[in-house]
Amino acid sequence: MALKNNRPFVSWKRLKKSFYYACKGIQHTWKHEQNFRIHVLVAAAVFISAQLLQIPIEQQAVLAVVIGAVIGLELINTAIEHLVDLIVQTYDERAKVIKDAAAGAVFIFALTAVAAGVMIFIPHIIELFL
Ligand SMILES: Nc1ncnc2c1ncn2[C@@H]1O[C@H](COP(=O)(O)OP(=O)(O)OP(=O)(O)O)[C@@H](O)[C@H]1O
Repeated sequence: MALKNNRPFVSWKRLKKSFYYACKGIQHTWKHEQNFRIHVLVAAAVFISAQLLQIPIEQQAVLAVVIGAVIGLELINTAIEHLVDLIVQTYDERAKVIKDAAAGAVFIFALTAVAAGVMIFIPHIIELFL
């Protein structure tokens, strides 16, 4: 199946390129952003702990969604930081508001993820000692 402009409906070559560039973005953020590295390492620790405590799959799905959202937001925050730096090279109060608000969004969602983690893990940890 092809579109009007003769491009295929799904081009595997373009799809492969999209994944490649997305991986490059993740790789760059991992290399340069400490917060991103911390979030990924915490996510790995949470995933391993969930396996060890045999947390039910539906609860693991909730953890996967909130953790994935935090890591995704961190990538968007990095993109916003770079975009602002590209546009503004000097101190600007508006640049500060944009960067601080984007960082605030990550912080709020990280707190939400911690709250979800506590709600899910605590009953299983208590169960271990009963
Ligand atoms: N051009 C600017 N004008 C005004 N304030 C700025 C500007 N650039 C950065 N800031 C302030 O400095 C803070 C840190 O910005 P910076 O771009 O250094 O992020 P960062 O320290 O690399 O953040 P992260 O640790 O999340 O990567 C911003 O949240 C903002 O308050």
